[in-house]
Formats: sequence, C-alpha cells, structure tokens
Amino acid sequence: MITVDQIRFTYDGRITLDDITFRAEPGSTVGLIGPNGSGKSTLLRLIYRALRPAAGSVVIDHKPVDQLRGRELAGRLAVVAQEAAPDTPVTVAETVLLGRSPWVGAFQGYSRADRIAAATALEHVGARALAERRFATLSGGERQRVLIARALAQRADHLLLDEPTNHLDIRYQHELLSLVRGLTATTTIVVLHELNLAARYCDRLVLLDGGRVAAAGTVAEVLTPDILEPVYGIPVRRTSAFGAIQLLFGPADEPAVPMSGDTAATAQTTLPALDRSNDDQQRRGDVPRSDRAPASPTSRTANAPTAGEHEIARADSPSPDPREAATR
Ligand SMILES: Nc1ncnc2c1ncn2[C@@H]1O[C@H](COP(=O)(O)OP(=O)(O)OP(=O)(O)O)[C@@H](O)[C@H]1O
Repeated sequence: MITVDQIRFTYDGRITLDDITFRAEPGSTVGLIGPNGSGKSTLLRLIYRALRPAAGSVVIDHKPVDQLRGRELAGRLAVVAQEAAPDTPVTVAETVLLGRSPWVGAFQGYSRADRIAAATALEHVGARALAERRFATLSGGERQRVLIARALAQRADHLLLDEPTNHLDIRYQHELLSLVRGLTATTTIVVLHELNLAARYCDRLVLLDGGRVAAAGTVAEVLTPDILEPVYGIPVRRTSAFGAIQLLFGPADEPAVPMSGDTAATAQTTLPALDRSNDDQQRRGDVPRSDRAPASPTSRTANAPTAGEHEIARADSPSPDPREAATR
C-alpha cells in the first residue's frame, strides 16, 4: 500500500503540488492522470524519493519512504521513469540484469536465479528476442519494454511507472498495461495521458489539475464529462466499448455535437443512452466532494454542453469486464 498524505512541493518557491492525499491499496493499479504540467511526474518523483516534499509524507505499507534504505527500498519500490537512453555498449540482457543488482553481494556476480529472473521478465514484455542487442540501438518502444522488464526483474512489491506506454504501438500499450494489471501482488501507480487506457486498466484514478487533486475515485467516478471538461478544456462524451468505459473528445472551443457517421448511427439506434443519474449516484459514492479540490486558477472551462453517454453496440462485444467491478 502506498499512502500519500498532504504532500506539498515547490519548485523555486513556486507551489507545484499542494495538499495531495490519496492511497493505493495493496495489489491495486492507480492511474495518475491530468493535463500537461499538472504535476504527475513531480508527484511520482516525490513518491520514489527523487524529490523531497516541503510538507506531507509518503508511506509504503507502514514505513515512511524516506526511512527505507538500500535493499529494503529496492525490495519495496521499482520505478520506470522517463529517462534518456545511455549511449553505452550495454546489451538488453545486461540492462535487465541491472534490476537484480540490489540483490547481488559486493563481490559476487549475478547468480543463475538472477539470470532466470531477468530472462523471465524479458519474456513477459515480449522482448526476449532482443536480449543480445545493444540497448542504445533499440527503438523507443523496444527500450520502453526493456525498462519495464528491468523493473519486473527487481521483483519489488510496489511499482511506479511514468507514462509507460510512450512510444508503444497500440497493441503493446494494451499488452503492457494488461500485464501490469495482472501483477496482483504488486501495488502500482502509473502516470497515463491516454484516458481510455486508464479507464480499462486502472482500479482507481487520481486526476491532477494545477498541482491539486481535482478528483479521485473509481474509473466510473472520475471519468465523467462534468469532471473532465473543465480540467482539459475540451468536450468529452462517455461511452463504453469492449467492456470498459471509453471517452470521445471533441476539439477545444467547439460545442459538443452529436456523433456522426456510421458508428454514431449504430450507437444511437441500437442502444439507448445510459442513465446519467446512475453516473451521478456513482460520483456521490465513496469519493466525498470534499476530496476534490476546487478548480485551480489554471483550470479551463469548456464552453461545450455536457454530452450524454452511449453504449457503443458491437455484435462481438464481450459482456462487461468483471475486473471493472472488482476494485482491488
Ligand atoms: N526541474 C524543474 N524546475 C522547475 N519547474 C519544474 C521542474 N520540473 C517540472 N517543473 C514544473 O512543474 C510543473 C509540473 O511538472 P510535471 O512534469 O510534474 O507535470 P506533468 O503533469 O508530469 O506534465 P506532463 O504531462 O507534461 O509530463 C510544471 O509547471 C513544470 O514546468
């Protein structure tokens, strides 16, 4: 479990994060979402101790993160941050083995178990074939998968990921987040820009806006047009597809218009709009209004009316994903 309690942080005296409080329950996947510059990466860096807060605390299970040292920290927390690739002759296999280095004694080499752990992690991310390649020669997406393999090889029980789907093609985005979601013994906080991926693979979401928590709760509670439109400043419509909530976005400063084209026609004629009052009820659920900070001074206000939501009909759509309901 990761507990973030009343975190405040300033860059050069400018308040960047203020009064950030939320909890990632054991084994859950929590998505950190929000517009550019809202403070997502800074918050992640505070959680993994690359930055120190001006106030507040981060606690991993029952221990403040600033009291975790060496192997204990490595056993608790693995991180995939945004980082430049070193231009060195290090291979992919060696890069992933670095995830095992906290467990290697001062004058020991990697053990067979370490090499198996690294190979298994590479296999998990579909990158086993890259093992002998130089890391610096990989494409952006290949590098991203290898960095995730390195974090998996570390076998920590908490995982922090900063935009892990960057550079990945659509299939690997889904495969990777599905893999992360499947790590049921690992508590994960993941920064995501793609809200539809967040909808499908996160148990709960924390929406940042101007350095404050604009909303926190389940996917159904946070991903509503009412909440998202003022934060992102564009019209939002909510639908569902393939068993998960999915969002459609209109251009900024344009009123929301009915969907057009074949898909829209299908959506509007074959399935009725979902009852918005449902959504309102869910929003009133376990996220008290007081948990949501008032809109920050930087919040934009969409001039678009809030659109209703529709279930997109597909003959081959599976029944609603049971994981959606099972908040871990
Ligand atoms: N090293 C730094 N020094 C000063 N200001 C910084 C520094 N790093 C980030 N900031 C500022 O802090 C704010 C939050 O940045 P942060 O990178 O955390 O946002 P983000 O939500 O991750 O953004 P993005 O979605 O664009 O990656 C921004 O205004 C940014 O300009």
